[in-house]
Amino acid sequence: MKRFSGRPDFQHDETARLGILLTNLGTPDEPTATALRRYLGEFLWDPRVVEIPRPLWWLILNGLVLRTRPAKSAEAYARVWTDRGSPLLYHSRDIQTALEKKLRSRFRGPVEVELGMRYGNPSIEGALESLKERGVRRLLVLPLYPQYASSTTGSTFAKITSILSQWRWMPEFRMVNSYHDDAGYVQAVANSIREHWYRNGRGERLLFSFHGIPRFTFLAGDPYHCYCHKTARLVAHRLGLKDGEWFVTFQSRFGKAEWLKPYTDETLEEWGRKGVGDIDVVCPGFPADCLETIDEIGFENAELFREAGGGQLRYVPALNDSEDHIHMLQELVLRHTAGWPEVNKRSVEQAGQEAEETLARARRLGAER
Ligand SMILES: C=CC1=C(C)c2cc3[nH]c(cc4nc(cc5[nH]c(cc1n2)c(C)c5CCC(=O)O)C(CCC(=O)O)=C4C)c(C)c3C=C
Ligand SMILES: [Fe+2]
Ligand SMILES: [Fe+2]
Repeated sequence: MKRFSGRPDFQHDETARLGILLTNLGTPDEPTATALRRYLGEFLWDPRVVEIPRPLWWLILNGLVLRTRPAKSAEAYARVWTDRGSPLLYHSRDIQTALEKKLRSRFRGPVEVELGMRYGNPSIEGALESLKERGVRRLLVLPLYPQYASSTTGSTFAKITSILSQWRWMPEFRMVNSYHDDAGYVQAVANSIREHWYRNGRGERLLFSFHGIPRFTFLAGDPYHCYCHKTARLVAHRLGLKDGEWFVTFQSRFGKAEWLKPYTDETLEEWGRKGVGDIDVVCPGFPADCLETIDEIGFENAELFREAGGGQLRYVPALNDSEDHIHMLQELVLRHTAGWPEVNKRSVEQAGQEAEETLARARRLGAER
C-alpha cells in the first residue's frame, strides 16, 4: 500500500460520486509489429488467457509466438485501422460518451463513466485513479462482455481486485458478472438483426458466431459455452426463427489445442461447398466492432464462404453506440446500482419526460417494423 506522499488518498463524503467503469479487452496502440509485440506480450502472459504452466509458456511465448505473430497481426490491424484509431477503442469510447450523457440526465446525483482496457491503453489502473480523483466512492464495473468467461470477465475481476486491494480507502464495489440473458440485451440484438434484414434483405440462414475458448476450459466448468448458446437461443426465439434457420459457431481460435466447436470457418466452407446462398452473420459476444468482427468475419470469412461456392456473407454490425444498446446498458447499470444513494433520485418532471421518451421509442420501433 502507498505511504503518505503529501496528498491524502480520499475525498470527503459530501462530494462522493458514483463511478461506472466500462472495460473491454484492449487493442494495440498502433498497427505495427512493435506495438503488437507489447500488446500481445501482456495479453498472452495472463494466466487466465493461456493456462500453460509458466516456465514452459515463457519459452514458447518469447521464443516463438512473439517472434512471428506480431507482424502477421499488425497486417490484419492495418486493414481495419481508421483515422480514429482501432475500432475496438473508438467504439468503446463512443459507448462511454453516450452512456455517461444518458446516465447524467437520468440520475440527479453526479455520475462519472470511465473506460479501462484489460490490456494496453487506456489502462484500468489509470481509469480507476481518475475515478478516485473525481471523488468516486461507489463503483460499478461493467465489462463489455455479455457472456462471462474466465479469460475475459474473470481476468478483469482479478485485475481490478488486485489494484483495489492496494488502496487505503477502497470504494464500495460491485461488478456485472454476465448479461447474456438480459432481456434488454436480447431485444437490442434482435432489433439490430431485424434492422439489418430490413436494409439488406434476409439471407437463407442466420449464423451466430461467438469468439471461442479452449475446449478444456469448458470441460473444467467455464459457463461461457452455455451462455453463448443461451444468448443465441433467446435472440432466435425473439425473432421467431425455426430450427434450421439459425446456427451457433465459434471463431478466432488461438494455438494448437482444440477449441469450442463447431468452428465458424469450417462451417462456412462446408456451407459454401453445399451451395448455400446469401447468409447473415451476427456476433453478439462483441458489443463493439473490432478486428475479430470487421476483419475476421467481414473480410476473411466472407471470402472463404464465397470461394467455397457460397453466396454473400452479410455481417450484422455490433450494437456499438446505437440507441438500443445505450438504453440497455443504462437499465443494466440501474439494476446493478440499486439501493445506492446517488441513484434514482429522480424528480417528477424527469420521470414524466422519461415516460414520454419511452413512448416515442416504442412508436418509432413500431413504425420501423
Ligand atoms: C468476446 C470475448 C472474448 C473471448 C472469450 C476471448 C478469448 C481469447 N482470446 C484469445 C486470443 C486473442 N484474441 C484476440 C483478439 C480479440 N479477442 C477478443 C475477445 C475475446 N477473446 C476481442 C474483442 C479481440 C479484438 C481486439 C481488437 O483489438 O480489436 C487476439 C489478438 C488478435 C490476433 O493477434 O489475432 C488474440 C491473440 C485467447 C487465447 C482467448 C481465450 C483463452
Ligand atoms: Fe480473443
Ligand atoms: Fe482473429
